[in-house]
Amino acid sequence: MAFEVSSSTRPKNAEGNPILSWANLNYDVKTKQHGVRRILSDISGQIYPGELVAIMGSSGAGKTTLLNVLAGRVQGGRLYGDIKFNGTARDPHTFKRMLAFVEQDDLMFSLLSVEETLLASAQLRLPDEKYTESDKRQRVETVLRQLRLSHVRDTKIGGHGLRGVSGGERKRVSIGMELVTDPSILVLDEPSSGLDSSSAEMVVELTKEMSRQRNLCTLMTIHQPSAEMVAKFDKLILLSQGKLVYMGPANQALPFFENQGYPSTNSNPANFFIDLMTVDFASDEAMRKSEQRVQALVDYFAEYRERGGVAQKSKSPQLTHKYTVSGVTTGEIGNMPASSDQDYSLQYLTGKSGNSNCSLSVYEGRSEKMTNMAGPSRVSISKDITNEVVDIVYYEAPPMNRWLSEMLVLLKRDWILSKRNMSLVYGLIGECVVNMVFLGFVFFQLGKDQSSVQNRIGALFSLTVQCTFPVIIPVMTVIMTSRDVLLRERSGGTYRMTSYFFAKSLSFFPLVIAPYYIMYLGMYFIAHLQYDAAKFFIGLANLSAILFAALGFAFAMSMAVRSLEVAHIITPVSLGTLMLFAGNLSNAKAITPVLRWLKYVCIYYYAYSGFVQNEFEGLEFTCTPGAAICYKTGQDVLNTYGLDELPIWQCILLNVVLGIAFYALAYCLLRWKAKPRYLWL
Ligand SMILES: Nc1ncnc2c1ncn2[C@@H]1O[C@H](COP(=O)(O)OP(=O)(O)OP(=O)(O)O)[C@@H](O)[C@H]1O
Repeated sequence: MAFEVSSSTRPKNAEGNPILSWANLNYDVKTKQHGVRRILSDISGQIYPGELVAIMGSSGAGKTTLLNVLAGRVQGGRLYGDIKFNGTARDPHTFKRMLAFVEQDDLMFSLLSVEETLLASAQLRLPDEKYTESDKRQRVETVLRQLRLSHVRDTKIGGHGLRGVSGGERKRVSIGMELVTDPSILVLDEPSSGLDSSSAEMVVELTKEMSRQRNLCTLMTIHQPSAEMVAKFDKLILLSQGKLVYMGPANQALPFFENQGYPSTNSNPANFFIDLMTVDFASDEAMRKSEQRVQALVDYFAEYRERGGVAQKSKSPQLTHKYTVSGVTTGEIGNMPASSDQDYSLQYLTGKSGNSNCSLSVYEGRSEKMTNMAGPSRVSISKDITNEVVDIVYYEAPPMNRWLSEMLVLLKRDWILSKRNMSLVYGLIGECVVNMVFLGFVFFQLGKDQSSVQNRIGALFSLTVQCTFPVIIPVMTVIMTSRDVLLRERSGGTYRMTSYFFAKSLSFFPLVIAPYYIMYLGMYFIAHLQYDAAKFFIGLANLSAILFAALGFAFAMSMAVRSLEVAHIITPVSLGTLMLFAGNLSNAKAITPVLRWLKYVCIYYYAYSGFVQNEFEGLEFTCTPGAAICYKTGQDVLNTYGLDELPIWQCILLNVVLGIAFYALAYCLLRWKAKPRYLWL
């Protein structure tokens, strides 16, 4: 019995050479309890174009880890071995563009329709130089048809309490978003998770069809598939405790185990494989026996492979040469094999392969070559969990399209989303109308007596505060609830972060500013602020500046804090603290010098100072006879409260500057957070 994929078991359109091959993959992580723990041990294999391959194993067997290693998405830990794409060392730039990864969670906008979701993916990820708009739409049509989604093209994705497409259809949309880019390898992490058996079967059936039609290699992890699903796979990779138990044609797996004395005892082969590979923790005796069985299976397969079975194992090199990184001798490498590909891509061990005591070496030539790689990928030499030196790839996907083009696609998408979720707009309009009525009528028709001084101050401070909380909290909530989609798109290099920020701000700004202009207009006339056209427009400019800064603050907070609940606590606390420096609750001149500088990073200070100066300058008040305090002019009020330190135009400008600084901070935080740092082979 041969376990190398023979031409008869490979799909008809599979080419002769593997699209992806890997040898002696080992992956270690450092844990608090167990120190360095091996997650994958000595894994070798290869997959071909047109094949549908399943990675199976019990929970914790290492399926997702192997998938991530092969997809070039593993972060942290220590990785070594050899992976080749189309027979040569992988270049992150080319490889990531040719590989599509469908995550377990379907992260999409619930309010977009199926067609809009696929179209946005095509518009953002297919280059304009190669594809016209109609080509992109044609692609979407093809994917809709191939994935049997045409009948739900106008249905919303749904989620968060909104009825949308079914779970199976949603998974197919996730797959479709990747397929519009026409990848060579499609990788799916648990595509059947959360689906009923018929939906799961349909997903597998369709991915098989896709693989055949597009000569696409599809690799997926899967939990206990039905017998019908197992029959659809071309190849199985069976893992137990991070070790290979079988890799080969799906239809030869049962005979392979039967040969070892394990005839199938279950009508579903998947259940049989899992039972066979699972360590039973029910009792010490059961554990000992099952561990022995698993070890025997692993040994049998390794031996089989050694005899020329499935994947050719790379020979361990002779360990003779010293190697250096950054001029420092850090270990030894073996004689380089004849093949230059191998020279380039193998990381050799100064011990036996599979032995966790061995140390990792980095071939100097490799690092140089990778550092000089074309494209935006960057290799950094870093220390890993065991203080060894490793290559870590910072992969930055190059932009697919021109900035303006992607910004317009994002803006259109944001507009559609805003139109369909009017709760933010209705909330802001309601809030502004209520505030207009209260601010207007509590401070109704302000006169020129001494009590109007206090009322003016109260009205303008309330106006300043109303421009922050009701804007920041809802906007932050909207951004944070779609942040996972942003991070997914960012990790795939779908667009530039600057276009995202620009589009998001452009879509939010008019929605926020319009109700506030109405509020200001109403309050201006009802409360009777100084009637003067110039003052009215200066007030509007000051209002726009603080709203811009508030939006920037919302963006920065959304990127700085991981959870929405925490953000909802931190935001009021930080705004409440900043409010102390506005110049209303404390005298701006009298704040203790250690903390006084805080007013210069306080959006309230600039906005409040701007509003107050705009209103009080030029006013004259009547004094109450016998009153202890009398402000004769508006200037007296400004002097007393220390609110005329900066001219109005500077207050407006500085709030715009603060807004830009918040946006810049949000941008840096996002880049840093979503920066993909991958261990690379
Ligand atoms: N970075 C890490 N740090 C510590 N342990 C890890 C890390 N990555 C993986 N593991 C451990 O490695 C083992 C394999 O994890 P992996 O997620 O690959 O398993 P799996 O087969 O996909 O499991 P499941 O089917 O339950 O998702 C698990 O025990 C997991 O806890």
